[in-house]
Amino acid sequence: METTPNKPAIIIEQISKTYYKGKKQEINAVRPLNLTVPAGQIFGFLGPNGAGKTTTIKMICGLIRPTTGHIYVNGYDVIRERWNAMRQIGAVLEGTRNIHWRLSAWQNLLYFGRLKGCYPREIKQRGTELLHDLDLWDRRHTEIREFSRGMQQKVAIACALIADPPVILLDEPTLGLDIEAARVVKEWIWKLAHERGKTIVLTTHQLDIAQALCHRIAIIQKGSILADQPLDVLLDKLGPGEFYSIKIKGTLTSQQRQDFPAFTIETEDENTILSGRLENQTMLQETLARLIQLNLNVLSMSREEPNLEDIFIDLIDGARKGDTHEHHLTSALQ
Ligand SMILES: Nc1ncnc2c1ncn2[C@@H]1O[C@H](COP(=O)(O)OP(=O)(O)OP(=O)(O)O)[C@@H](O)[C@H]1O
Repeated sequence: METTPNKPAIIIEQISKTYYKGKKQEINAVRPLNLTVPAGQIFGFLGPNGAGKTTTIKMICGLIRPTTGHIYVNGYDVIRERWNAMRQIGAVLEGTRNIHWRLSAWQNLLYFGRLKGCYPREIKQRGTELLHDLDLWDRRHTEIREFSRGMQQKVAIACALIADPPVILLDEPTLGLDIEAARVVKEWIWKLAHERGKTIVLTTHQLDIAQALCHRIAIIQKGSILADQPLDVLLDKLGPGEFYSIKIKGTLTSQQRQDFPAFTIETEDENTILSGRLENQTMLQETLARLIQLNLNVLSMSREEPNLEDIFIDLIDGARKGDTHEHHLTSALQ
């Protein structure tokens, strides 16, 4: 059961969620927003703590009813055609709370497979494959509570995949995992999209993982979307040119610092680091010529790849300050 490439797997129309605390306090966790997740892609849903990511994921998988709006998964309305919509989705929610700790990995798979309406033969075949793929076969009869955090997360992923859903929602799947376990999960996410045609919605605070995996990124802040673009388009918005970091021996005088307005200047272990974006090669040559003219000793120079973290921080900071830059950048990104 795969989705057709290029067709949207998820369409979100004007969904919002308001939580009510007592009679007076309203929390607008998600403000009316629209999103379209293309089929077969990895869609990164990023934002700071409390931005509304988990609330949105829970609305997509039918755990929370939106205050307004509609969500369609492979064409099925999550509210009105709940059973069909839910059959399209496998979800791993924050903190692996969706698996049963007193059951073994195998029992969890049987349980969730039955819950999703799969035949026992299907569950056994797919469960065997999944546990082998995730390197858990030998531990399949161990209770989940005895597993490490990484192993528990792998079981949660296997349970989400047991009915072979075309759409997979992963809310912070690498949270609390060590480097090796995070790498395994990351490779798995990549394979699910590229080798098995799954559509994946991924929330994470690890922007390097988002940058390595995602085709498209949406950034949410205080319940509103700040950006929603293919990754390469988003990175291009950082502006023309490339980012350079130049290490110089010793420190610069305040007079000398004024000669390098395009750079952020920091000192580190009695050396100076100039870092900044240069629009063209001429600017780089001029910078190096000026350093030589000033008799400054260049220890190293590196060119860095555009970084999702830069644009994320730029957008979030801009939105917090509510300044004109944010307005400018946000409108450029939408
Ligand atoms: N059940 C609830 N009742 C009241 N408020 C809630 C509830 N769940 C979430 N909120 C509030 O809604 C807002 C969005 O929360 P949400 O968990 O969706 O954010 P998030 O982007 O997933 O954050 P994090 O990255 O910290 O997981 C927050 O202000 C949160 O306190």
